Amino acid sequence: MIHSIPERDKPLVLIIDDDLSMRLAMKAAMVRSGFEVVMAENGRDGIEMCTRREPNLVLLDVVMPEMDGFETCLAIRQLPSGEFTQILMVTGLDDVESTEKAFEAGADGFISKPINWVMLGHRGRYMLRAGKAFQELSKSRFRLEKTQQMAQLGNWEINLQTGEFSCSDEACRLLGLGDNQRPMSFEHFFLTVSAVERDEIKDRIEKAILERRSFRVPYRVSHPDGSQRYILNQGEVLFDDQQVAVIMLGAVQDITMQKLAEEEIKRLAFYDGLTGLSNRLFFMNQLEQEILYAKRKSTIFALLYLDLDQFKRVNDTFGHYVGDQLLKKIALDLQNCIRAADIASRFCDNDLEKLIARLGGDEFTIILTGVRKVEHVATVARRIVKELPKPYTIEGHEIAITTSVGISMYPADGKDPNILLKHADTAMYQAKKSGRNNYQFFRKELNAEVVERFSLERDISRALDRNEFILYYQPKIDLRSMGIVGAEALIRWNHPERGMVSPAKFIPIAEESGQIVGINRWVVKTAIEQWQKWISTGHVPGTVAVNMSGYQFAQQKVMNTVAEALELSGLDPEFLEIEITENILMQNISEAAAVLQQLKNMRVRIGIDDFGTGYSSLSYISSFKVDTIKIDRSFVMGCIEKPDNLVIIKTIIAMGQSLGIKVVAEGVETAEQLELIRQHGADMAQGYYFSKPVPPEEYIRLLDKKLY
Ligand SMILES: Nc1nc2c(ncn2[C@@H]2O[C@@H]3COP(=O)(O)O[C@H]4[C@@H](O)[C@H](n5cnc6c(=O)[nH]c(N)nc65)O[C@@H]4COP(=O)(O)O[C@H]3[C@H]2O)c(=O)[nH]1
Repeated sequence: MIHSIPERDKPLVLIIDDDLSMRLAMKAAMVRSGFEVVMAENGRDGIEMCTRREPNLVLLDVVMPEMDGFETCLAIRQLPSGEFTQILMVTGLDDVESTEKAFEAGADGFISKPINWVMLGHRGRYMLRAGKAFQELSKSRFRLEKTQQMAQLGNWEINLQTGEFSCSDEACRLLGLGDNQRPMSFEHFFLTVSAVERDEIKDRIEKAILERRSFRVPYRVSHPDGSQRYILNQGEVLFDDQQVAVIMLGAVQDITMQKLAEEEIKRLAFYDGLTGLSNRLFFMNQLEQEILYAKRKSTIFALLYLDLDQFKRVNDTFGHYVGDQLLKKIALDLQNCIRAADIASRFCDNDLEKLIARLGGDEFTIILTGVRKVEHVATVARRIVKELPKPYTIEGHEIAITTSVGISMYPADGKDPNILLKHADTAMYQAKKSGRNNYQFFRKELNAEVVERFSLERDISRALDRNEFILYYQPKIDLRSMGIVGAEALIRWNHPERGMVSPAKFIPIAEESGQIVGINRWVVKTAIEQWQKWISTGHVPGTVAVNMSGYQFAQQKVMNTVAEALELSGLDPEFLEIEITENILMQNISEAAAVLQQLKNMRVRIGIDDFGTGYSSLSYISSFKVDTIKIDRSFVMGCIEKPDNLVIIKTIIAMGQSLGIKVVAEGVETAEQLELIRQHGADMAQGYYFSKPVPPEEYIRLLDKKLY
């Protein structure tokens, strides 16, 4: 609050001087100039008089006993009315030091004795005019600060020539800058900007300042009490007469209320009041965005259309209130269902983003993005159909409800939001027609595909218990001795109805469904037991290489499996080689490095499969201390016809030699291929030319015959 000095017809002057004659002379001069006069003979009385009478002007002698003029001046300035009282110091001293001292004590003016009595009154009047202007200025600054506080507005400025920066208290408060964080430079302004936005915001504003152009940037800041506020920071350049940018003036404004109101409006316009899910309007908008994105990135996505089966009966039987509560619970379960499917679906690593909407009544839609295979969509649909029908208890009624789901895929089933929606709706009616509580793709052939996949997935889970897997071994030949030095273990599935199923078909399914963990455990255990059995019966089977899938590798589960099997069998770990593909290694570098190191510590050998198909460098791979690399069979099989392949083979072999890593050529089918890779110095070979993968008894026969 500003304390102002009363306006008077006759301004009041207080004369403080210990010399009576001086007091009287000054009084006479001031009365002549139209002032009303009061007097005090020392500093203490003068301060007391000031407090009581609030004079407009004080004539203050410097040299006085007890309390001198400087001390008195300081004390007057501390009074509530003292800020605007004009103080003129009168002294016999005419030296620079006391002039400075007077100004430091807060005096407004200074005159020396002998006094020009005619001028004294004029001087007093000038000072009152200046004082009045100062008082007005202070009042208007105070009012400005108050209104800025009310409007939650702060200001700042930068001198563009010197870089000097200043800002108002309100600006600091709005930005959540505490007392000890008062910005000394513009840089400090960004201290409290939310971490995610900080760099971008800072770049944008600093760029505008550098380029001398106006800006208007909203962002979020964190206050010391933990709350978040929305701030609008804007700046404008001021130019001088020569059009040189001199100052950038800025304002920060708290727009939190405005933002919250906007969000509320958006919520009301775009979200369903009952369930909190997106409404039709927002959904259609989102669908359009998704189409644009998928088109740009050449990705696919799915649209699921859900309709609760016989929901009308719930409404008719139990009333609309119960119906509404059921819809709310289902909306919640749908979200959980998709989230869980998402997490369970390792194939999509949580990037199966979703958008769930309620179109109206009992109809829901879901957009599934990040889809790589149609089966992933079926997994989600299956989960919904399986998990939603649990009984819900509402108002004491137990209600079980099922749902039918129709699915359309972008772009195969439509490239326009309405068509996609129509086709998903059509598919949903198909699902209803075929007995409800199931899902259908718009294209019939997709239904067949997913049925096939899920039936395989179901069968894989039984295959281990039913002993349907067999391990075959494909010999690995040393190209110097031409003898068998080991084998690669390759799984075979003897399906009761389908016959032999290729691992190329079922391993990817097992990987996606997580069943690969059990399968690999079986493979490692079986191979190790087999090897230990052969060794203990006097055979020399060489090393056995076992394939490890990426999923298992990333989970580090491979370690337990290997350690357990080695310990149980007592096999020397050096007989075992773990093969991982180059791509798996490069996708999970940090996890892979840790697992490979642990395997090395156990003295297990490490092989890199399919080498040459990825983008890694051999010298990088060698840092993982691998023992062998296998040139991918696509290069070996085409090495005669395609000179490029030969160049790759030669390079891999040469690098392998220089790094002390053994190189295996895989997929050797002909004598020419063998000759070529031998010429170029490969250490080992594997392929149909020597032998296909064979059952254990056949492998031991080949081994004992020393065929090659
Ligand atoms: N055309 C041709 N092919 C040859 C020749 N020599 C070997 N092959 C085949 O090439 C594949 C080599 O295995 P891979 O690259 O590890 O590729 C394997 C591997 O990724 C995976 N797999 C097989 N068994 C297992 C296993 O026990 N565990 C895991 N995780 N994956 C396995 O399935 C893939 C396919 O296995 P398979 O069908 O047994 O196919 C085997 C093998 O039969 C040749 O001269 N010409």
